[in-house]
Amino acid sequence: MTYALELERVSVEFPDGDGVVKALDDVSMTIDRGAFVAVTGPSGSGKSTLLAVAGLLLRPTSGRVMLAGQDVTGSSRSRSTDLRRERIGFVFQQPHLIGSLTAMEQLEMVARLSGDLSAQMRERAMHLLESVGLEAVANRRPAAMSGGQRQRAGIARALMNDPQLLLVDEPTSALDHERGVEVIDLLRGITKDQGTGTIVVTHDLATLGEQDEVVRLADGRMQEPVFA
Ligand SMILES: Nc1ncnc2c1ncn2[C@@H]1O[C@H](COP(=O)(O)OP(=O)(O)OP(=O)(O)O)[C@@H](O)[C@H]1O
Repeated sequence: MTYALELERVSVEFPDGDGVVKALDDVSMTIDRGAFVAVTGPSGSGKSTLLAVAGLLLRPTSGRVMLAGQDVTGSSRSRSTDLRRERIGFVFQQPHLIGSLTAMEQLEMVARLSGDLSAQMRERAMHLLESVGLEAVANRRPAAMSGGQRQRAGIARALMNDPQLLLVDEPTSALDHERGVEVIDLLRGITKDQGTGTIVVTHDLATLGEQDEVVRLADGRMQEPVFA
């Protein structure tokens, strides 16, 4: 059984004056396919750094990163870009949708960028919009969507490449509590249905469910896992 993601004794150091700051300090974690893990911790505790390492945007100073059982720690920039495009989905705090494109076109754009805007990919886009509850607004541009709908469009877009790993950064920070809970429920459902390994960085513990695994970071170190 391979994990969607394994971090093995990962440390990340940044230069800081004469010394270094350890943004991550000997962090090990495994994310199963179909596992939903929330990562929380105070400002500066290393959450963004963890997502950057998991998303192959930043090489750790030491330790190993394994994606679907494959050691990808030393991957070149272009290999990392390919791996991201093929295997990883990102959902950001703000969905960064393109103002001139409809919800459907935002998803089609992903297929177009991978050189595969086939009828099958168009169907996939529509299916994903349906699965996030956006079929009624598929032809609307972002300006005519609510904040929650825009975040859902961003989530659907992140799933276009059928990722094994879904990395989500503060998805509820721009939403009210109720919409935030809905977005977390949606991400949990997607994780189960699509079998992604999902990491959600969040400050917003109130949007999580009792069953959710929560990893706490403090000063770059992982605290003992607990449940919400
Ligand atoms: N590019 C960088 N250069 C130098 N130091 C950095 C860099 N990126 C992060 N750090 C430092 O590493 C530590 C962890 O930062 P990180 O951004 O991962 O924390 P965070 O938990 O995501 O914080 P926040 O909740 O405020 O986004 C902090 O001390 C930060 O100042």
